[in-house]
Amino acid sequence: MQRPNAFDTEHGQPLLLSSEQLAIVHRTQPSAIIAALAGTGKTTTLACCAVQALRSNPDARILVLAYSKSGVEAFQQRLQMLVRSKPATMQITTLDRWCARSLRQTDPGLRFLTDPQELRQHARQALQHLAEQLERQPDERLELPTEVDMQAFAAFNRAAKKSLLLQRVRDEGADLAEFCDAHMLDYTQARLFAAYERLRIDHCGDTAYYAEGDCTYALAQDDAPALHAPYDLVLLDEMHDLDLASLTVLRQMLVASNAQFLGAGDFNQHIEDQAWSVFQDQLHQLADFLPLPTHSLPLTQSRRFGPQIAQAVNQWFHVDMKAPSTRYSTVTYWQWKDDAQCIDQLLQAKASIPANAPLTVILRHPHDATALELAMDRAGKTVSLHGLQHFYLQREIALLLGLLYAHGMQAPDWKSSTCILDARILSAFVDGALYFGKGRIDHQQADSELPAMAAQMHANPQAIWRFLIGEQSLQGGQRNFAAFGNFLKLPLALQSNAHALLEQADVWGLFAGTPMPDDDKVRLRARVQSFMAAIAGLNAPQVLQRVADLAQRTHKAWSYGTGFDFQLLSIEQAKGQEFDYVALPFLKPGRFPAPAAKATAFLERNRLYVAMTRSKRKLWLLEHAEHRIRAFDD
Ligand SMILES: Nc1ncnc2c1ncn2[C@@H]1O[C@H](COP(=O)(O)OP(=O)(O)OP(=O)(O)O)[C@@H](O)[C@H]1O
Repeated sequence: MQRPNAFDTEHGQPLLLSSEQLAIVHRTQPSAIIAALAGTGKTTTLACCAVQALRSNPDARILVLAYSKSGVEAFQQRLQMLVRSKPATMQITTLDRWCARSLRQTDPGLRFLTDPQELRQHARQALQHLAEQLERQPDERLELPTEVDMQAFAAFNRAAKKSLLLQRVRDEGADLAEFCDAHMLDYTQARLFAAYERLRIDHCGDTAYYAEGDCTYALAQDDAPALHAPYDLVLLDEMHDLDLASLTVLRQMLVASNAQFLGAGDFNQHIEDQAWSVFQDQLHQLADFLPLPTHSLPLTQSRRFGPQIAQAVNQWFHVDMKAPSTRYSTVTYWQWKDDAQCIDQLLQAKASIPANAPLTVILRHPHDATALELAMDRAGKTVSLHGLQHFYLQREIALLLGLLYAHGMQAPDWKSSTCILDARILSAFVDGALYFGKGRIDHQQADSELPAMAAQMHANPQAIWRFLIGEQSLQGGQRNFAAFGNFLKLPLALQSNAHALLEQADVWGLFAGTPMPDDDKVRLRARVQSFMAAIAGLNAPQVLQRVADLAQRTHKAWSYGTGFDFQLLSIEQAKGQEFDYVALPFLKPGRFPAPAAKATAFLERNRLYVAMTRSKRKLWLLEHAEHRIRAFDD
């Protein structure tokens, strides 16, 4: 006889639901939110609800939304546990994609723009327009740069759209400068954003193009959008990531469709800085936003891990996580005095798990991957990176590698063969040399030429020298190429100590000619410092050989699909996923969690929470011996 909590799957084996899951699957409320902790089965339960709706009514039209692409993948995986293939009447997508599709239905000719070069061009035009505007109407509060800093502009553009900035300024009847003052926003960026939007959408309201995030923004701004939303049920995962624009569209869609709604989120996992904060008893704020009276449904037991991990989570976060005693998982606390010891502990943890299983290492800071990649490779272990970039492909590090290589070419016994650095590294090197050498952002010409230049340099390394010297002698804006030329003239004897050679060259001076926002400067400094620390004690040829071997081994492991000993993930990448064996290294207040202003400290708390709750079986928490993690205040 079948058990009452058995949920039939198409794979023969039923899924046994908890009583809370069962209550959600058979809920009667037309609008509800599952607000529950990590790993309690939110996504799985949403998948069961979708399947159950189709079992009750095979014609039911179901829309499943997630905030991120990884959220969509997580839902698809959970759905596959229940059915062999996605039912035809079920649509699974991100909210922004759904908005794009809706807009296209009303205007099939609309244009989506993804090319970064073209976007840069539009931002430059906006800067030019703003400069012209200022000539007509001076504004001493503005400090216009000569060049658009695309990273800073893109970040402002994204945040402004998610928070419906211009609409809020209008609603408050405020002047943009006052609004920026009151909300601690960068007024120059706000003016640039407004100018960019005026070019993107003309005075008749016609939109020239839509870039990422613009579709949700467009619908959110429209008071009465023509939405085609023929759904009986709308499910929404990752509700904790929703920002004001997304929430506005969700509401419009639910009104248009008259569909039932079930959302799920864990507000401890809110790490998107524009998302709505609805901690503890504030969930009603979200419910108030939805068109129908919305109930809150509980899931209290972790389905991912057992009591030891739940206890560790409770100890730091006071969230009252519960886990069944039938699930076995362990937490190991180790303390380290320096990074080398922490890395040894990761190797030790890896040695204690099955040889063919990867140890998942979740990092707070991308630059921490540098030392790990080099140390793991030295120990004969392979490493894959997810949501992180190999240090040797970062343009500033590739620039240093290229300089170390070119510096060695002065040796009387230097022989010309192919360059030890592969074409991908050389491509990043040329990019870095042009970016930092010219002291301005000028990708238009470089991007298309990089691979050809890199291939030529790989086959014929003298081209590297000629490039560095040649650019130096060219006229116009080649400021820092002089510093690169000086680097090449440093005494050859310094090749015996790569760290000393870079210090001698005043490594920071190499990057000083390029203006960049403070945050980028801090990140660049951290990346270079990590690289410098990781190469201490090595001579220049050893550094180049190690990097070249590492790049080649990693490339081979990907090509042959042999699997990796370690997988390093950023927190953003780890979100929504789960792994058998997880280690969190470099735990120390001020490092992980990183320092933060009081108002945003909860984001740091939540990052650590997300990382800790990814483990299914074994979790290692590697803390600084003297600076242990303290529990977060409620
Ligand atoms: N009834 C069940 N029986 C067995 N396993 C389950 C059940 N419900 C959920 N699980 C498993 O528990 C784990 C966590 O589930 P799920 O990913 O759905 O949780 P979640 O709350 O969405 O997690 P997160 O908040 O971290 O994204 C998954 O491995 C899932 O397969």
